Amino acid sequence: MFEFMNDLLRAGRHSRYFNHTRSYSLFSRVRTIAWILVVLQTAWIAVDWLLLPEGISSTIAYGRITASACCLVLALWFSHPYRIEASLIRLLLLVLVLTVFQTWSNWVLIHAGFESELAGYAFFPFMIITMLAIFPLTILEVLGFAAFVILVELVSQLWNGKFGLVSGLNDLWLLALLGCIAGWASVNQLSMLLVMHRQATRDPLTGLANRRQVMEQLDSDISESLEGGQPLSVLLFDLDKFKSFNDNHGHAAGDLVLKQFARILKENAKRKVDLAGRFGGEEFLMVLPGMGEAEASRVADAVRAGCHKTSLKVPTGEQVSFTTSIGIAVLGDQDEDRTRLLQRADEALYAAKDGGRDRYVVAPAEGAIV
Ligand SMILES: Nc1nc2c(ncn2[C@@H]2O[C@H](COP(=O)(O)OP(=O)(O)OP(=O)(O)O)[C@@H](O)[C@H]2O)c(=O)[nH]1
Repeated sequence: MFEFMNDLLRAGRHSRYFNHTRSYSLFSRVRTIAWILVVLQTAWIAVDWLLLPEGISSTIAYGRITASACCLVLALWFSHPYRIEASLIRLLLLVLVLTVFQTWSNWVLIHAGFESELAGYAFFPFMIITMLAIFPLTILEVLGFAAFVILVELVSQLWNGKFGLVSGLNDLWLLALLGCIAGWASVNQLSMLLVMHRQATRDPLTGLANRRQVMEQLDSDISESLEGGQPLSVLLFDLDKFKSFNDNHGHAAGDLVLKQFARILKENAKRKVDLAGRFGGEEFLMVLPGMGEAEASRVADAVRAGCHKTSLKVPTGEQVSFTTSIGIAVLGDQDEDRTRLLQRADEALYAAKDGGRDRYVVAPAEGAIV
């Protein structure tokens, strides 16, 4: 529960796979809003012409066209949809464009002797803060965006002498209230996204990534490693004599071992880029981007040592221990894909089983003669 609350508060602990999902959601919503604003901002020029004298309406029209052009750039920005930093920056730019336009148009109108309550202008800060409701944001992100909008309103009230008046205080109060409601909706979206993401990508017994996620992530890690010329290792684990373990101690004891083994894997998948997953049954996989044979072998040894140190009390009251065999394959040349890499890891795993179990074997490099 505490971990989940922490995940709602800040993004620091979010996995990069979840960041991809959230980033894409932010990215597509910013794009939709940006397109809507391109159309609305441009169309509102006609309303300005009806409501304002010609000199001011044409000045405002230039501002609207500039704001629409900025929104168009945001709508057409297609690069890095899966990078959470890029998506948050796009959202920040959208809020900035709208805030700058609002502050500037208010200034123009007030200097021309108009009240800011003019149709289509007074609602701007409220629209910006309410817009936050459609984005899945952490509590800290919501606070940051809402504080920015309220601060801009505060400064513009001080500037145009509205601060301290009942109407100014009302606006600030309403903004804060809408900020709380929109923020709540926004954090709720994040919470739903987290729950759905976990259900779709985690193995229910062990809490590790499930096979589907491991496969998807392995594909993208392989492409990144090949592009960047970086090594990548996969470790395939299989618990030893697990069938007879189940037969001797019962399925419930077997489940306890699987959970404990998952804990050991998590402890050893130390970096944020490392992925530990359940491949199926009593088979597990670890993906270690950036690691070559020597480092991957050290991780394999650490996992074996973790198993040796573990002694579990099972429902029958017995103390039990377990071991694992490991096949390691290091990504080869440009032609190697996920299937071939996993096949080599599997062959190495079989060699470890044949060699007596409780050991690791590194697959010969792709193309090597054995
Ligand atoms: N308790 C439990 N057992 C499982 C689960 N999934 C698979 N198994 C068991 O894992 C066992 C797999 O055994 P095998 O692959 O035949 O081989 P092994 O006995 O581990 O022998 P080696 O792999 O040769 O060391 C089977 O008995 C499955 O029933 C699970 O979720 N819980």
